[in-house]
Amino acid sequence: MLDATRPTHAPADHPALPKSRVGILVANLGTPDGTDYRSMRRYLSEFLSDRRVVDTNPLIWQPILQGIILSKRPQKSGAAYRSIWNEELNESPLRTITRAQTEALRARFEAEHGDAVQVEFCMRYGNPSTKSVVRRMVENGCRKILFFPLYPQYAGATSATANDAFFKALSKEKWQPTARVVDPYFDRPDYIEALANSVRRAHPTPESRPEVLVCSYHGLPKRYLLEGDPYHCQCQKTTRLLRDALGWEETRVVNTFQSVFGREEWLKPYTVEEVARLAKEEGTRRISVCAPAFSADCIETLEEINEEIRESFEHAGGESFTYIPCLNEHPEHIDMLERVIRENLSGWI
Ligand SMILES: C=CC1=C(C)c2cc3[nH]c(cc4nc(cc5[nH]c(cc1n2)c(C)c5CCC(=O)O)C(CCC(=O)O)=C4C)c(C)c3C=C
Ligand SMILES: [Fe+2]
Ligand SMILES: [Fe+2]
Repeated sequence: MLDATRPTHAPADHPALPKSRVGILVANLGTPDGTDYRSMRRYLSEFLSDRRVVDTNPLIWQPILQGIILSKRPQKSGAAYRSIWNEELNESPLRTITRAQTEALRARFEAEHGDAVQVEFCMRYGNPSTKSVVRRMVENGCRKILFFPLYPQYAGATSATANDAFFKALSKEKWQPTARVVDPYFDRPDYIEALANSVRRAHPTPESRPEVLVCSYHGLPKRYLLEGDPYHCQCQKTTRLLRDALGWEETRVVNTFQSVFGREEWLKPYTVEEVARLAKEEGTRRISVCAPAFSADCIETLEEINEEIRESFEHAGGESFTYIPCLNEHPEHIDMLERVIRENLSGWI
């Protein structure tokens, strides 16, 4: 506990109270602790048992998940994670990048506010868990916490479940801090500009531009859209604003969805099919793919896009495939996140 003191009125057994602080807690999806079968199974079981992610009745879903899916998927996903694993830190890139983003934000807030502000990160699934980080922040005197799920577009399966975990963690606290939650930021001009600049960095001259820029978003069952989830519309809007910012013609920037899971229909077009169609049916030879729904590179971008989807395009006759990295810890991204945080801290610091 940081700088805890016992109040002057206190009896001898009164607990010491830490100095009051403002907490900033950024959250991302999650990560297995290792690529072995047991770590992968634990992670996937926690993830796929979340009813915000798979909303099938658990009486039907759990036997399928525990008996069928988790007998094979941990090996398959473990192999995919191994191909992108950060061996030096023994962790997934998502955790490495989320930590780097947090450290960059911490440096900026601490430079101005010292230890009156505490900046931390947590994961919805796996470690560091939301519950453990909230506990530590409260112990350190965070009487106010701003919770920031790092998803530009809202989805029940991401933003809402991260918020649920945060509020659940707060529900365990005797002295619950005051809480605020940050909105999705899919149409913020500074987010769009940061995305546009990432495309410009990859293609600095008109000649180096691709014939088509594919904006590939993580998918979702189509039924979730029909039942009221706004993710689909927010993705379309991000793509439209990015196209406007780049000033490219309409047909040159397309919106697709990746990472289909299970038998149900997901949001379409599927990236893996669309890139093959572009090569085969449209004769497109040069494409670039960016992933605006991911604030950090992860298995879905480094392995699925840059390996599987690349292969699909090349196999169908495509010649040049450029993957444009996520905004990660680029200073322009950190500037944008810092601005979002400052706006949401209004009146707190
Ligand atoms: C089964 C249903 C899934 C839904 C619905 C879903 C939505 C969703 N996910 C992200 C972001 C990420 N997903 C990631 C990994 C991942 N996603 C699913 C399944 C669903 N996601 C699985 C099973 C996995 C694990 C990998 C695998 O086995 O294929 C990740 C990467 C995590 C990492 O450590 O790298 C992210 C990020 C969004 C944005 C979203 C809905 C909008
Ligand atoms: Fe996912
Ligand atoms: Fe829509």
